Amino acid sequence: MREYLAQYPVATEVQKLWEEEEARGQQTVTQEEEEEDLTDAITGRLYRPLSEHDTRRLSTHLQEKWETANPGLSVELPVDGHRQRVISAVQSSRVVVIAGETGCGKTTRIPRFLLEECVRGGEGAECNILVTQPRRISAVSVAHRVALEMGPALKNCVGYQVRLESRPPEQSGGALLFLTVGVLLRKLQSNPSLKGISHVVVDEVHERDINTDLLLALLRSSLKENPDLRVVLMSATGDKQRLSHYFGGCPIVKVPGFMHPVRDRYLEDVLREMGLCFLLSYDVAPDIDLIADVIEHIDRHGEPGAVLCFLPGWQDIRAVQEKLEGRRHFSSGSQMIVPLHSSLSVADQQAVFQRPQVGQRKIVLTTNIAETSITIDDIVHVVDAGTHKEQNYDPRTKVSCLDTVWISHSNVTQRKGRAGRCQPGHSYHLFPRKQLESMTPFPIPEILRTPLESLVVQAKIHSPNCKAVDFLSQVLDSPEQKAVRDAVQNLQDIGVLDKTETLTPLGERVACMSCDPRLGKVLVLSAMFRCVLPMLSVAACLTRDPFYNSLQNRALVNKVKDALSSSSFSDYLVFIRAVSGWRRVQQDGDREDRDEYLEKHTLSKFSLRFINGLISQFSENLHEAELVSRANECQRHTSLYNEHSNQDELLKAVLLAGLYPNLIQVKKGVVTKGGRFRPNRTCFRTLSGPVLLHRASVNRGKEDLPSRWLTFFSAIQSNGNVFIRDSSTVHPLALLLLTDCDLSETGRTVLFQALCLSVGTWELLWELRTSIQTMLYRNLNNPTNAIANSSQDGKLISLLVELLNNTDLNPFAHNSDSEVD
Ligand SMILES: Nc1ncnc2c1ncn2[C@@H]1O[C@H](COP(=O)(O)OP(=O)(O)OP(=O)(O)O)[C@@H](O)[C@H]1O
Repeated sequence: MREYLAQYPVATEVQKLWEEEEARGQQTVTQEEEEEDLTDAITGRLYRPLSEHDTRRLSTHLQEKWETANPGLSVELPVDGHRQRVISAVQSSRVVVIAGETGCGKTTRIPRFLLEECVRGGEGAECNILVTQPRRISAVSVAHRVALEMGPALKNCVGYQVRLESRPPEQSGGALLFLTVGVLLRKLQSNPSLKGISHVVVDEVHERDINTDLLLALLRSSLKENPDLRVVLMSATGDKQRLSHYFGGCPIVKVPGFMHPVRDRYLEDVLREMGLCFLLSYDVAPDIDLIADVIEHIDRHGEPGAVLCFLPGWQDIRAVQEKLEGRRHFSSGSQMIVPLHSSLSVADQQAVFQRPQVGQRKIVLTTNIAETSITIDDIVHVVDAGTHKEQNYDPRTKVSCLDTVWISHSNVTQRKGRAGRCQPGHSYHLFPRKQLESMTPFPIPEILRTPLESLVVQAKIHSPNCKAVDFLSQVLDSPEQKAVRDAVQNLQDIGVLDKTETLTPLGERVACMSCDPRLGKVLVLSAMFRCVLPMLSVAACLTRDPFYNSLQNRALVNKVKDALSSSSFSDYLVFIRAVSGWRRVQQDGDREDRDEYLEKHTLSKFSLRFINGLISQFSENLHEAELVSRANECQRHTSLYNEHSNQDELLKAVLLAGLYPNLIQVKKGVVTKGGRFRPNRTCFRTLSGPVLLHRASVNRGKEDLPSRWLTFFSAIQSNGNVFIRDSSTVHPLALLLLTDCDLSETGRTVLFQALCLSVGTWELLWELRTSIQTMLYRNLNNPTNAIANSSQDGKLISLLVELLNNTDLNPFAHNSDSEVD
């Protein structure tokens, strides 16, 4: 931002502020002061080490408590016989890899063994164990299972913490906390060396999600800084030698697994069994009819017991559910169909563990979130479509696509394993046996196939003095240097990093937001421009779609969106209106009103609940970033932070300011494939090239867009085209006043003429732009001053609102094209 402001002579005042700020930053912080601010990773409260006396007292108390309770083990598991080997390895080496085959009991038993050993050995007060899980559902369900096995007297030593929900152990000392990797990464921000933690157990390392890879890199430094810390890496499959090598050749302890026998059937066997003998044709897109047929076949002829069906995504889950519910066989109520997806709230996800009524068969339709760690104890049949969704990023177009792809061999084994956990089972693989040969042994690490901006921001928080390329060269599978440099460049373009790769004041606030950096920037700006609540809704809806989108009701959803959009030409206003309507009916309506609202607007109750949770979480983030005085102020309509929340043009302008340079230029005139020129057809271009609007966007097919510019957040690639999923028209003045778009001489002249500006007006607008930048700069650097300057800032924002509302949105309508990039 500094370089950016330095381009303008009027910005010298801002330069001065920078220098003063830098001078203040020279003051050093003592180590004691730093330690005082550490957070206890178990309880989330301030970290206070116990005195020697208190440590002894607590250890004795815990020892007595465990001795009295003397918890047993509900069932015998293979790992029980290896208990001493595991404990000795962890005692003699600070890092250990446990290669535990599926079902051996590593998740539910090993953390407990480690805790029990310390407590019974009189060292319970110093034993605090964090166990990471790749997903919310496993963190919660495994914590419940372990607490249950430990019995009523000790269950409060176990807790969980996942996004939007936390039930930590009642105290630090003798505690076991199951948490998602993302939550631990956040804890590492406020306690980088994990002071007070004795063990970190990283479960399911083989999944190789981006957060786990980052965590492993950070744990290597925590181990150096905290001599009391031990790390246990648990993996069912994957390359253990590499993992061990990454941690200096640490020991590997192998534990054999146990699975009840599971009978495999591949597509050819399944078809034969069902009496279908047509030619085998199969595809990566799931065959919804076939899947429904197989489930019906199992329900009619299979052994009693629940069915777990793996599908790639939410749309497929909905499609299979609708197909089943539409069949006569499933109309008697003798089946309990339960969808399971990451977008469901923790409470809704727990429904999969419920037992059906006597005589009913449970059918769980899930994505790969049920593939590892969790045990649904009544599953007997697994139906596996053999595919999952995988994000792939094209750095050339800067577009990610969520493709349906074949799973790897290790995924097939994990899925099948869900059937044999508590009793013998059956696995119906809906692909031919020969497909196994072309499957990769393990999934490709996520870090090698996703955009890296969020990861770079995380790297900067944890290791501010290290260049991103150097930091990311230390992860297990380093992404290409060019991909990292591009991500750094993108973050510099949006003002999150400066030229030296340091987080700017804006970047530091964006880093507090638990979402994509661009959405984070939108949220930060929304606090400055006093329109927080609608932007919270947009950020949440861009993280989780509130609409019940399925192939069947696409047209209906589009109709609803058009009605909500009215004449706004904005997918974001559609989100805002859908969520605010839902909140209103939640508050004022009865159950019937709520159901009617959901049905009329084809909205998903589950997704809206999750969105509400995200809104609360982002509100907390804004408070942590010191941008709002209290988190709940964000959701109060009458608060200062929502003073302009009903100003649609301002909302669009703030979105543009946050998402820029995600800008689309709308042009008239298209040359068709046949070479004919169609002067009235609209075409769209971003900085990276031509794009099309996705059919999900309300702006698709609109020939009369009132502005020449649109902003957007997500794009997807399909069949060689780039489709923009969501978009909004923006006011040209917003482009001038709120972005650092390069108005080249021609662009400037055209804007100048088109707006019919006098030289004086142009200068005033330029001054307004500088004043807005100064306000942002001041408030980002010293948020407490924002209160002091409140009325001055208020006038400035009101002026901006007035200009946006009362000037022509399309001054270029009759002018030749101008380039703005
Ligand atoms: N909630 C539960 N209800 C019933 N049995 C359970 C439950 N949780 C675990 N078990 C039993 O304990 C066994 C081991 O579970 P655990 O999750 O500890 O295994 P794991 O080695 O981590 O396996 P994986 O790598 O497949 O996740 C299960 O196969 C099952 O028999």
